[in-house]
Amino acid sequence: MTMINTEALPSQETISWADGFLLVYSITDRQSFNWVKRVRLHISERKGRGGLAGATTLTPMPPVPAGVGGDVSPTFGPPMVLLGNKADMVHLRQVSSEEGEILAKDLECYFSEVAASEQVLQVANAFHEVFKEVQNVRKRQKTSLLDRVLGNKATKIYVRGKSDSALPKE
Ligand SMILES: Nc1nc2c(ncn2[C@@H]2O[C@H](COP(=O)(O)OP(=O)(O)OP(=O)(O)O)[C@@H](O)[C@H]2O)c(=O)[nH]1
Repeated sequence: MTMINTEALPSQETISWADGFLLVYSITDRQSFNWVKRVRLHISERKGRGGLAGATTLTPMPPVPAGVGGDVSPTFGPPMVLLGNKADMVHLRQVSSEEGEILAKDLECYFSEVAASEQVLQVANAFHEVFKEVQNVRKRQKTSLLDRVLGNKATKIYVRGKSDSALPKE
């Protein structure tokens, strides 16, 4: 695990190495939320489709067309989880829960607000969500690789087997 706690964007090396990303901002600090949005774009533009393949081979995303808000389809992006920290400090809140939810929807990722200083389990759960998402991507990649190698034969065999069993046994 690498922790990046700086204003600098993550390096190409870090992005290539990482299987997934836990993006954390503070609900009391709008700049940190803006930074997370910048980092997310930075990662999506550099981590190729399927995300995990980029662990060793990096496939750059196509350039972002102008005028579409600079977003890259999250469906093909690397696994991400969004976390709003310092949820106990609502009196100093600068980023609403809705804004976090909207960004998470855009990223198609898990989102939660936590108070890291007192909610250890919730923080652990966020890491678990990253892990689950990484596993999901790996499964999807394995399936698509099998499809490519077998040319969808696996599916055909399954369908035939199903209709066979539906035939009367005489
Ligand atoms: N109340 C509260 N304080 C927190 C929480 N998480 C971290 N802190 C406190 O925020 C301060 C900064 O935490 P650090 O771990 O140094 O994090 P940082 O990224 O340097 O954060 P900032 O200094 O806030 O930019 C410390 O005093 C922490 O105890 C939280 O969920 N709630």
